[in-house]
Amino acid sequence: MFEILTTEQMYEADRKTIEAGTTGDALMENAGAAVVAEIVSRWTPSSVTVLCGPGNNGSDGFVIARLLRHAGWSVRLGLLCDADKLTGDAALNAGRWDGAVERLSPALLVGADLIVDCLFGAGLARSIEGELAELVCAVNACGVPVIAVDVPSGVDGNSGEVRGVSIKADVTVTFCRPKPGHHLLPGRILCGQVVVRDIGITNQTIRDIRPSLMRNEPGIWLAGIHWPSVDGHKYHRGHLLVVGGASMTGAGRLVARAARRAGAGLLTVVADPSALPVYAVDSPGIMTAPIASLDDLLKDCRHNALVIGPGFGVGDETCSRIIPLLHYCRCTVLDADALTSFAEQPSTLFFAIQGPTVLTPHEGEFARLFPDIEGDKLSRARAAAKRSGATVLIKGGDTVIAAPDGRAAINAIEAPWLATAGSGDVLAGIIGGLMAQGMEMFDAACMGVWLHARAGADLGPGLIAEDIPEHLPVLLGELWHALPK
Ligand SMILES: NC(=O)C1=CN([C@@H]2O[C@H](COP(=O)(O)OP(=O)(O)OC[C@H]3O[C@@H](n4cnc5c(N)ncnc54)[C@H](O)[C@@H]3O)[C@@H](O)[C@H]2O)[C@@H](O)CC1
Ligand SMILES: [K+]
Repeated sequence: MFEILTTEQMYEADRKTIEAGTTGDALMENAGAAVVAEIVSRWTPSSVTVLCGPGNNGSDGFVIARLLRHAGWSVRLGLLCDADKLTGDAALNAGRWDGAVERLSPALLVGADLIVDCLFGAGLARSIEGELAELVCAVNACGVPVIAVDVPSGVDGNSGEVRGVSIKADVTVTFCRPKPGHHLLPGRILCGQVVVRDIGITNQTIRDIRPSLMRNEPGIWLAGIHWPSVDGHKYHRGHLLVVGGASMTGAGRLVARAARRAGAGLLTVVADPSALPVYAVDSPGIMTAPIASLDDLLKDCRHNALVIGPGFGVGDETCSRIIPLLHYCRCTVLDADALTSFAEQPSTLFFAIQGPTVLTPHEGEFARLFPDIEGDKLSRARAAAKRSGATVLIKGGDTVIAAPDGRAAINAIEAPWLATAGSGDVLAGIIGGLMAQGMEMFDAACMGVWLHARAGADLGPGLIAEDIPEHLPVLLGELWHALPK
């Protein structure tokens, strides 16, 4: 159950379920009941205000109001439009509500102990403006807990972006599967705690829709890990080349440490001869080679993977160094300076990418490399992957990974502690180490992001980049021991 559904796919799932015999009314009753179950598990009966919009999100609100009243709550309900303008299931559920239907206004908030936000869900079609925007701001300012139905009103379910203004919820109950907006910023923050509830849509229905977006959990890449075999040796675990900087050696050293902890069998740091002693002294387990030998090293197919960029320096020289390397089609991670260097000639880079390649930009690097690609993070990552032919991973609190074939994943682990110098170098190293062992590029990028995020979440305050590789044995051990033996 790692799938994330777009709002269009959710409508499709509803439609298929209704076609298979469940009524829309039943789905809505299940949705309302699921929200009520969540409410009664968290709050004792008191005064609740339900804010309803004109569509089916508002219809959920009528169900919730009715069920809460039956459960002994004192319920006030406000509706955005006239009740006689409602149609379909919304009209049906409004007819079943025997309480007053008030006009939406901030007066509805007075005396409320809980607010249920059923203004807009998947059908949010434009910005929230005018008096409605004022009401949303009043809800956010009143200090009363808010539970949002499906998404906080104002959050775009597909992008996580705010259209005008948005409710800030404490809890969001959504149905069947999460939507991108529950994971992408700022939606993720505005949702508060996200609870996903079943409303009677089968797993087979979801499989039939073939969602290509996943939450980045081990289940999506676990089977793709190349664990060492009992009769294996280090050459079976790949030989990674890390191209290190001549003066900024810290970045390359972090890459190397992380890649080895991720399991790369052998690792050679290739750098300017003047810097090689620094790399060699740092880690007795690595090999070093002068940068002039890089081309010859890549001619030997045992050197199957390459990380280049961290600490390497920005400029045309970096571009001319990288392009010939890409012709060897080794598993490649391009990060940091390797991305920025191509700001003036991105198509030269994309043309040269032919082997399995992962690009790991943060937002600034992404904007330099793909200046014309706009929109939400997920759409941008997908467009960039398609254009470059590489797996593109846009870093941040809501890291998105997209493959050229359309697969995509969003990181769901909160780890703000990762915002520290060198953390990105470690991520590039982990991914390089996994690819060196033969892991497919999208899986390696996803697993790298997961290991990195879990390390950040586990280690917490005080984390520095050097800590992350040292935590990998714990996480890899967890994955290894969870395998069926
Ligand atoms: N069978 C179903 O379709 C089910 C639907 N469910 C609920 O239905 C929701 C989707 O319902 P709808 O498709 O009716 O969409 P919504 O109820 O989210 O909103 C659609 C309505 O809002 C209006 N609107 C959109 N943006 C506006 C804005 N900025 N200002 C003012 N008016 C605006 C539209 O004109 C339309 O009348 C889901 O989020 C979920 O809560 C659930 O009950 C599960 C079953
Ligand atoms: K809502």
